[in-house]
Amino acid sequence: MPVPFSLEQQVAIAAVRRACALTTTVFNKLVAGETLVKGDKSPVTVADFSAQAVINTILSHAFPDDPIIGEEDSADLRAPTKESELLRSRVVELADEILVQPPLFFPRGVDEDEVVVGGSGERPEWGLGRRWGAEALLKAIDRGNYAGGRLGRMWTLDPIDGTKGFLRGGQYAVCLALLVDARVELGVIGCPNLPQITNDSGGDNKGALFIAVRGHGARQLPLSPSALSTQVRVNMPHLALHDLSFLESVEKAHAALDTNARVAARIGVRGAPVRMDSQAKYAALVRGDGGGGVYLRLPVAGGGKGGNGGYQEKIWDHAPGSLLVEEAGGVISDSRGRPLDFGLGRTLGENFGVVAARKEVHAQVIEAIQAVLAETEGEAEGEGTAVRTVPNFWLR
Ligand SMILES: Nc1ncnc2c1ncn2[C@@H]1O[C@H](COP(=O)(O)OS(=O)(=O)O)[C@@H](OP(=O)(O)O)[C@H]1O
Ligand SMILES: [Mg+2]
Ligand SMILES: [Mg+2]
Ligand SMILES: [Mg+2]
Repeated sequence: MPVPFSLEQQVAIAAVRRACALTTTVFNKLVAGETLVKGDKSPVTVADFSAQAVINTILSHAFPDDPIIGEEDSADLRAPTKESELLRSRVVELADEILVQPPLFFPRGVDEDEVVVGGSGERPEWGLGRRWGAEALLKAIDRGNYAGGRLGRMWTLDPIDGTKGFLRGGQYAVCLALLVDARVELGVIGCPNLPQITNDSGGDNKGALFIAVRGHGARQLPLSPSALSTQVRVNMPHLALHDLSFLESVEKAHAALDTNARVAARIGVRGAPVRMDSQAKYAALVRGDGGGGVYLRLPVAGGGKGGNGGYQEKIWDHAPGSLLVEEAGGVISDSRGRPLDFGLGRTLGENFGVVAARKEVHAQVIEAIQAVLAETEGEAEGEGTAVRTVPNFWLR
């Protein structure tokens, strides 16, 4: 059966693979001064900028009419300062080193059922095999400035999801998705530090690529391109509740980890939580790594130090991961059980938190979240304190 978006798959796989080659090289050579702190206090490195330049260059040559919603922009690279100039020339050097490599050609990609799928063949007309220089690459980064919306084709790009994880040598992911009329149709996630084999310690096995196409399942293949790479279908395993572990953020400021623990206790989950940066969590979830059967991300209460009350999830942080979950047999929603809405612009707007799991478990988690939040509200009121630990809007 022909798989839809076959060309898009091929382009997205090539783009993510090249970006991952870049980030891996940068990690081994990152020096002081190559990381900035953005306005929202989060880090960004030369690898984030140059990976966005590489992917956007490829996308805008392969699909010139498609807008892109990318996390980064070039403002910090254009400032008239010495630091900015140094950063800019490093970004240009890194991106051009990857783009100049000649296109790889593999005749076809097949999965274990011999279905012809988007393989790893590349074409020169995707902007490959040549250097582009500063102006073109900064422009390519800024092609990611699209505002998003309900209608039409558009790509979401997180050139490094989990920059903090990347910096500490932990998990991170290069994440690309194609949306059509606000529905994710294709998702590709490159995880350079994730072992290809579940629960393997890594070593030579590190580097996995995940692809999901709506209606056509989820697959994994090695991150390194090779003519022999076979795609393996990924299906979320059925795990008993007490065998599950929650998959959650490493950063306390990104998710209410204490509330997660109460939800876990309420439904009888005994396993210790597995903490991992980035959408590598979705990859671990669909493979059942470490017993992880639930992805749980609840907003942290309050807007003060360490709190993220009012934070709106970005669509590039969940678009490919959400399709991966659905195509591997799982369910994904916000913490109230509502579908994630990718049509509101660059953020998920009024969605609060994210929950992903197999259907039966998902329903139990949503129920437990509401019960725990109601309990917490009650406790806060009982203490007569003016400061609530949970914002009211969760309970609406
Ligand atoms: N305040 C706040 N609340 C919630 N989420 C936030 C917040 N700030 C940032 N982010 C986004 O979190 C992305 C990192 O994903 P995770 O939280 O899954 O990983 S981590 O363990 O926190 O690193 C991270 O993605 P990257 O910026 O691509 O690393 C952010 O988009
Ligand atoms: Mg970031
Ligand atoms: Mg991110
Ligand atoms: Mg990022």
